[in-house]
Amino acid sequence: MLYYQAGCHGGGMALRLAKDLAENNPGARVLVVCSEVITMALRGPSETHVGNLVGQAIFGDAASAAIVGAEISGHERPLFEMVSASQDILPGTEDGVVVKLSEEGIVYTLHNEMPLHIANNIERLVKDALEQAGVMAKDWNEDVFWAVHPGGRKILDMVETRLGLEKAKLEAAREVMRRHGNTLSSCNIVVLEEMRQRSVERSMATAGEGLEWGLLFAFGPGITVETILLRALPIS
Ligand SMILES: CC(C)(COP(=O)(O)OP(=O)(O)OC[C@H]1O[C@@H](n2cnc3c(N)ncnc32)[C@H](O)[C@@H]1OP(=O)(O)O)[C@@H](O)C(=O)NCCC(=O)NCCSC(=O)CC(=O)O
Repeated sequence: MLYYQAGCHGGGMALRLAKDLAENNPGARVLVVCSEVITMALRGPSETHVGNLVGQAIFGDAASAAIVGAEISGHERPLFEMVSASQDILPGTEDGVVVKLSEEGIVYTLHNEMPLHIANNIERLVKDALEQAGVMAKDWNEDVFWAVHPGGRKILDMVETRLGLEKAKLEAAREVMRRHGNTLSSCNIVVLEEMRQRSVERSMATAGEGLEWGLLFAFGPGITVETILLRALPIS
């Protein structure tokens, strides 16, 4: 299956669809590949289109991949279980992020209130995901790991503030942002890999910074939010 021009939430969407495919086809292994090349969005700066300039400043190229299956067999050592996955379109945010293909290439229009829209909804999305799965996570610092889409520094700052997270909780996402920028759909898997590496280096019990429960968020045009509740399995 090929999905293109899905936007930055494409990584979360691809993982959600892979979960559906794997669960409905016993024994299947689904290779998820997210690849982004932003050359088509590059153009000269325009005073009347600051949002496009912001996109050119923060977006970057990357490809990432993950294998998704529904049950463990033989020598496989899965890192994360996707317990639930959902997509939300935030009401009243149609112009938050607009991506259009035109004769001059792909034109991004990022509204400067994009981070605020995310911040205004993030707490509700977290509570919905945890409560629907019956996960008792009282302390979002102590009990949950966070694989948040590094959409931009302001998005991470506002998510951190609204959820009352300590600085270290979004460090994997910030490191990916520092190193590669916002690599659209590919960055969710890159953040999970960064988190896995950090967890292994620190001899933690799971790839989710030693914790069991985690949340993955991907933000894209719409504004669309993909939310995946993760369970990190013990690193054997
Ligand atoms: C780009 C930034 C790192 C810059 O941070 P700074 O702290 O340096 O500066 P700042 O936020 O105060 O902004 C400086 C000035 O630029 C203006 N400004 C900022 N973003 C703007 C935008 N999108 N459109 C128009 N103006 C904008 C501010 O209002 C301010 O104006 P003044 O000086 O007049 O007050 C941050 O604003 C940021 O992270 N923004 C979020 C980027 C974003 O939208 N990411 C989502 C990508 S889309 C995505 O992930 C999904 C997808 O594409 O599918």
